[in-house]
Amino acid sequence: MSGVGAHLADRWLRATTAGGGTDRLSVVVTRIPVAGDRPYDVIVGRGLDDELPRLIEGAARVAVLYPPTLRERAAAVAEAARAKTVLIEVPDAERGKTVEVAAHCWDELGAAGFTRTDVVVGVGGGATTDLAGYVAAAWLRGVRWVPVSTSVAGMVDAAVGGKTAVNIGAGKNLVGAFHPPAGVLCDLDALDTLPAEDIAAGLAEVVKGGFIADPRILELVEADPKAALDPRSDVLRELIERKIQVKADVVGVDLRESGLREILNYGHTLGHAIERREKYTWKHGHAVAVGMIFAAELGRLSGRLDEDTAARHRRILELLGLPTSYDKDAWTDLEAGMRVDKKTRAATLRFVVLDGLAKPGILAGPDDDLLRRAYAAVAR
Ligand SMILES: NC(=O)c1ccc[n+]([C@@H]2O[C@H](COP(=O)([O-])OP(=O)(O)OC[C@H]3O[C@@H](n4cnc5c(N)ncnc54)[C@H](O)[C@@H]3O)[C@@H](O)[C@H]2O)c1
Ligand SMILES: O=C(O)C(=O)C[C@@H](O)[C@H](O)[C@H](O)COP(=O)(O)O
Ligand SMILES: [Zn+2]
Repeated sequence: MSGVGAHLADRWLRATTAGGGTDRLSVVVTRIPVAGDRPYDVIVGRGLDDELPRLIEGAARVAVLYPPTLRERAAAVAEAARAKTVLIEVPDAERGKTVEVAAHCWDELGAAGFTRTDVVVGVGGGATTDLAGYVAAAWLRGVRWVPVSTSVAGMVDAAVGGKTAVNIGAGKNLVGAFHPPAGVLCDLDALDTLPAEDIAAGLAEVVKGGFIADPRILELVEADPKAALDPRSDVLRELIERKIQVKADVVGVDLRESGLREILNYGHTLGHAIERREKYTWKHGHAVAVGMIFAAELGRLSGRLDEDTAARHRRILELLGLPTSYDKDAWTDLEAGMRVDKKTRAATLRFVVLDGLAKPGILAGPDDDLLRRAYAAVAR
């Protein structure tokens, strides 16, 4: 499973030296192609609303799903669409990622007479775009959709790759579909209003990309964590683009997670179990941060990952102010939660671990003692 992202080191260098310097970066638009049956671009830049009409071409109607925090932004997107729009406000964050909210959206599409040429647009963070994508995937068995991503986690991960889903009591993202978007808009201006805690949470997914595929990400965070957290910095932009490239490289060859795509689940087996136990009130990135420390420990204790790389996980996540521990009494619940992970096969739990930096692999069926010892590293 190694080698993903090997060409990444030079891509950013080429892009940034083409015109030179920070001023150029504030106006430049980067297009990161995602391969597949229906290829599309992830577009990163500032002031991107003019890109929308091309992505929704041919649509008579556009439904714009958004949470209350992004009401104004959604109105601007609706205006930019230059089509008949249906604005659908949905509950914020994970509260919007439910079957009931999706059903409400389908009722609204029905009332508006949405047809197969119409388009669903999700304006918001990963929770809202996951919901919007699923609403689009199921409506008339699949209509076009466009995520207008407004959070770091959304831009670098959720909006890219076509995994759409809602949560149910039994587990995170258990109901969903693979339904790639027509294109992805990552307007960096949106990050100006994103709470600092959500910037950090999104960086957990960026750090994940560093450990599984692009170590330059880790160097950038270590060199200047303050800049990594600054929504106006070139460092954050570079981190975002690098992580999008990691994701594009993977989902472009394995949309349906038949193999390689599993590496993007690094830290998620325990992470999702924590989210389930917390009834989806924990930030996804926080849960994934704890989950990555656990996964690093699994790698180390099973003799696959060296001590330094394992320790580097905690150091980097702490630099970003991310959580690195969880309830010491939670193990029984978490073990049960991990059994519904989508990587599980029959009774065999499977984890993404590292065989070294940027060398992800699978650990299948670790024994209970190993799991408990790895959990001891995060238990508090
Ligand atoms: N589909 C995938 O491949 C994939 C990948 C990664 C994460 N996810 C999912 O994405 C979600 C996590 O993403 P997230 O952290 O963006 O969650 P989120 O959508 O809940 O957003 C976090 C918070 O930030 C607010 N917000 C978002 N953009 C804002 C902005 N520009 N200004 C002010 N507030 C803003 C939201 O209203 C919310 O309160 C989880 O549900 C996770 O499962 C999916
Ligand atoms: O895109 C993927 O594949 C991922 O695993 C990315 C994860 O960051 C993301 O949280 C995803 O939603 C998890 O998918 P799931 O299939 O484990 O629910
Ligand atoms: Zn994730």
